[in-house]
Amino acid sequence: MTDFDDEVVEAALEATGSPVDQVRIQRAVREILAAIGEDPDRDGLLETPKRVAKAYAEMFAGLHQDASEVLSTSFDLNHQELVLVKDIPFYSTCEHHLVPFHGTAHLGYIPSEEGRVTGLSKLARLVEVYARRPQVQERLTTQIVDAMMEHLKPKGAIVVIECEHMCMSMRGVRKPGAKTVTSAVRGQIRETATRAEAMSLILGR
Ligand SMILES: Nc1nc2c(ncn2[C@@H]2O[C@H](COP(=O)(O)OP(=O)(O)OP(=O)(O)O)[C@@H](O)[C@H]2O)c(=O)[nH]1
Ligand SMILES: [Zn+2]
Repeated sequence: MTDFDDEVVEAALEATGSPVDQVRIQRAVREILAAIGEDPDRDGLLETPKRVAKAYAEMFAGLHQDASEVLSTSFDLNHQELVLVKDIPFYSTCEHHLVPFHGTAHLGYIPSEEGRVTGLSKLARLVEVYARRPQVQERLTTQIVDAMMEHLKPKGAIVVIECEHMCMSMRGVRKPGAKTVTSAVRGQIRETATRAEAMSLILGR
């Protein structure tokens, strides 16, 4: 079975740099294809276990990444007001059904007394670290806000996430378009006026 050829897998590991065990994924995908009544050896499916293994290595890469690496750079801008990056698009995977949920994340924080801020792109990278794992939306939201608090030491932080869950659209209750909104707020942004300002900036489109 050439799909499980060790050299092929080694090459894929090297290419992705991921410790995700692609050999096991390939075996499992072949098994799933057989279980649904497909022929894993038909032409169109021959490469599928390998493709899925490679895709999973990418989709679950966040399991092997650390927020501290992403948020390690900061600069002194002496800015002590709200910084908000909104409409960060992302894809994650529902841990209940292993199908995607996707939407946008909005991340805001009030820098520490010294006014140290991180690069704006780092906030988008932080979303990826936690989105590329088997997830639920609530945990994704709190993991992001808690990582911001731990690594940026801001006066406060807010994360709002809006998603459509494929497990609610393509199967099960079948309600495409239904959106789930979650939020998590820490520190000074919990105060009513600041929270209202952040929320109106996030949701005012
Ligand atoms: N709270 C929360 N629930 C989620 C998330 N993603 C999926 N779910 C829900 O997880 C639940 C799993 O319910 P179960 O009854 O165990 O599984 P199920 O029979 O497949 O449920 P249905 O989707 O209703 O068919 C469903 O209600 C999903 O809508 C998420 O991010 N957060
Ligand atoms: Zn689901």
